[in-house]
Amino acid sequence: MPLLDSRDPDSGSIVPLTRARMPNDDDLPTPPTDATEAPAWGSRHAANIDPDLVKLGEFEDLVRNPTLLAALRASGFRTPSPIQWKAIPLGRLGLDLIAQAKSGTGKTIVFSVLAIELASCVRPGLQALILAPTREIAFQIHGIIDQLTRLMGQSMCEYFIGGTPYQDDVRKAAACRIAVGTPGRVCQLLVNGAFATANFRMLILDEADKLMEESFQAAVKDIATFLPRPGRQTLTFSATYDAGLMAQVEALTMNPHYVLLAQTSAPTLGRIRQFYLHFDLEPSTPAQQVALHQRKRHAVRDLFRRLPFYQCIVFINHAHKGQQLADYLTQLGFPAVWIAGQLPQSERLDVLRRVRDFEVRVLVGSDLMARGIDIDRVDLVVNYDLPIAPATYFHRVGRTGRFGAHGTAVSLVSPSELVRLETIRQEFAVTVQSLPDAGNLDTLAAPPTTVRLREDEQRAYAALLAAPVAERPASPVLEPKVAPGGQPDAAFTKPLKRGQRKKAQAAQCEPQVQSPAPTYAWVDVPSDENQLPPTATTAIQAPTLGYIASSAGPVPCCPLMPFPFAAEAQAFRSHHPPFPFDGYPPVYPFPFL
Ligand SMILES: Nc1ncnc2c1ncn2[C@@H]1O[C@H](COP(=O)(O)OP(=O)(O)OP(=O)(O)O)[C@@H](O)[C@H]1O
Repeated sequence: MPLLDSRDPDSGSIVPLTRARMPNDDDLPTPPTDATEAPAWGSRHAANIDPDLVKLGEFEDLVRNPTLLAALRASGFRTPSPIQWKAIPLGRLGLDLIAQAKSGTGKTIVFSVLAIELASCVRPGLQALILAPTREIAFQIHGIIDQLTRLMGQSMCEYFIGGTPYQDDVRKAAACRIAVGTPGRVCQLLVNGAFATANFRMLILDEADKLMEESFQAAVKDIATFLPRPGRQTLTFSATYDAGLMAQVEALTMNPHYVLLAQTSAPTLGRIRQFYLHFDLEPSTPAQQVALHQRKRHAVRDLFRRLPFYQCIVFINHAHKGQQLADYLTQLGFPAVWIAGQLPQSERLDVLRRVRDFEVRVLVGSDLMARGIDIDRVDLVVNYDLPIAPATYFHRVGRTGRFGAHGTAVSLVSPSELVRLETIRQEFAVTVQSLPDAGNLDTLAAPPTTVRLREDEQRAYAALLAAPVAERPASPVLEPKVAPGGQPDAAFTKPLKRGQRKKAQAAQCEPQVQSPAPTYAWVDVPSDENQLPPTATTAIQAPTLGYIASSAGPVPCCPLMPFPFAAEAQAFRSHHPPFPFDGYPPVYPFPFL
């Protein structure tokens, strides 16, 4: 790959960049020797000094395997970050580890290096398993390990995620030494004996606190049971560890060693300027929901027009608004795509590819994107809705400010959301300021040295800015109508019948205004079925927010959210009639949680 440079926006001089995708970084400045002042020289953002990324040593002092070292260098990793410097030697000693460091500081390389070192030894069968809570994170981790091991001349890593053909995974499982996957598919493969585990050594939990939440816990515990001690080392990683869930994490480990680089349970996000924009409107009725939705999306429009950014992730709590918002922004000249669990897996991965390839500027997403996803050009995060869990706030905001960069986060809040934000502010002592009035937002933009585009990225960015709006593909934007008196159109305040809904759609109205409380669905999937029938998926998505339970084992390969509460679900199912759905399999509403 050729050396990739970019121009400093201020001076116009060439700024050398190093990233995993930018292998040749020979003309980087000489690193300073004073560890307290040294920036992370391996970063794309070398001009910024992040106190959390001080230089403590070199990869040469940390990694002894020469081919791995060469692969790291060729991938642009020159200087280990503090979590890498501290956790890799401890992990190599065979200790169980509970590691915490703030978002974007390189935890993935810690366990990638440890797994690769282990699996490079000549032993057959599965040796390291990495679990991640979303398919996208698993896919991303696989990409990193695969790149490193291919550069070492021996491909040894495979990924195992739901929404892909099961039989293909069985074939892949037989030969791989490092497996990365989501709990459901991995559990299914383990139960069915697809992996050879006689030489198994290392279980890694990325986003460990998320994996210990109810929806994954049973599957993760089952997996741990299938990979018994002694001889198993367990390593857990996250930016946050909820006190309640920490006990669950600890239970999976044995005499763990703690590497906690963030002082509080929530990591500092010092390089991300955080703001909120308050709307004095509580969405208690459908009419208010519509009015607030309309005001919020106009606020996003205004924000985008006033605040320079390269790429942005907009987090939205209600999936049904996501596609509309993406279409709306695209039509305004901010090419946007939407991603959520409901989309077929191939589409989800394609959406991420388009964002990474700079084909779009805005990713509108659910909390599927809140953790682990690394897109280093994202310099703006918008919380269209505030997340419910404080930890999710930190993970969402941590999608910007990656590896020493600056970033900006803006939360759009109703009065009740403001109260929740206030709790986060006080509990975790973070600074979240009211967004200044119109006119001076330019000064909020990240400093120009913060994210530097390579030449190909600059070209892509310029093309995006220059593309005429009309040429961008977008489905018709559904505009909520508001009567002259400020009241939403009656169509939005009453549930519409089928025919009316079609009419409303034809008239470019927004037919669905209710944000239904999350309901859950139980779906019977025969245990030999790998894929949820598409008819069932469609049926479930309409009346619920798309959550699914299945009897096909802890986390079946359904394309939506896994739901492994087998015992409760069985009990519930025996007392409730199926959801009205004429087809197979039967679907049951699942109202608790
Ligand atoms: N030593 C290094 N030198 C240069 N860049 C690095 C180094 N380590 C990691 N990076 C880059 O930093 C970015 C963030 O890394 P990574 O995704 O591992 O962070 P993380 O700590 O796992 O974050 P999160 O908690 O959000 O998952 C990636 O783009 C990665 O390529």
